[in-house]
Amino acid sequence: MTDQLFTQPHLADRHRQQTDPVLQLSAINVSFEGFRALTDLSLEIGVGELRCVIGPNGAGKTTLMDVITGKTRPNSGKVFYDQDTDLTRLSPVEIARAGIGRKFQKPTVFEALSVFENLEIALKTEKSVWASLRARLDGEQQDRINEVLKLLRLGSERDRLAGRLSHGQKQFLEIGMLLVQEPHLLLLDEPAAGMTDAETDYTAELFRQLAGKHSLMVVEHDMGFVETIADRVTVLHQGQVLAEGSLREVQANEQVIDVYLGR
Ligand SMILES: Nc1ncnc2c1ncn2[C@@H]1O[C@H](COP(=O)(O)OP(=O)(O)OP(=O)(O)O)[C@@H](O)[C@H]1O
Repeated sequence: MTDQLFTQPHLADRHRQQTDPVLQLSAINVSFEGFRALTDLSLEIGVGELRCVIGPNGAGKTTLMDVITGKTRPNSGKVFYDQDTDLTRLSPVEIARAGIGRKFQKPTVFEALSVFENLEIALKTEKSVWASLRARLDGEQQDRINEVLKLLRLGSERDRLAGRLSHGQKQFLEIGMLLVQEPHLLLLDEPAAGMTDAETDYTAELFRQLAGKHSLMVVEHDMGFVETIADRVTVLHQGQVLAEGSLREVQANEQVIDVYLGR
């Protein structure tokens, strides 16, 4: 059942190829008071692709995610989602509703609520926290939450206060809060940071399962983790795409070795 809801392609995607873009950024420029955070950045992510974005501190990875989610407006350039939705014209809330979910590095769960309640609130985004908890879930919504609990190995924690979870479990819960909304594109900022080795391994397995149904863009510094998950890797440096390809290809790139990986 879990397989059907969260890991099988959307019906709408059945005629699409991985080469069809779910996200297209072209010639993006972002300046902060004269400082160029992104310069002529172009990037395409395919339907169902799992893309890793790596690069040194200050390379522009967070700014890139901010542009996609509408938090930062580019000074110039185009951002198209699902081929014809111009994200630069939408608010962050409209972008989230259009199916783009973002997970920040630090987990932001409601610590005083149970695991189940956190997922319930995430599912009923149009209501306030308390209205969400009062509104009854329909059968389909209950199934969705139960499947997410199973997928994220949080089934036995469903009634536990989120504040009592381990750091890794909070990370999983936050991923679950995105998944109940059935996003098309997931943006994940250093999802494995602070996780145990076993949790990191499961995160890798989970992402490989989710790719195909969802498109994923993962910003990550842990090269071991990147190696286990990535289809393609984009290397950012000083707000530009320095290299793109398989991990093996970018690891062999002389410029990437110079600015990021080291010799
Ligand atoms: N609001 C802002 N005002 C001024 N400068 C900013 C702002 N946001 C980001 N920057 C600058 O833009 C550059 C790119 O920052 P960004 O956070 O996107 O990099 P990053 O690749 O995510 O780095 P890290 O790996 O450290 O998170 C940095 O030099 C940063 O100082």
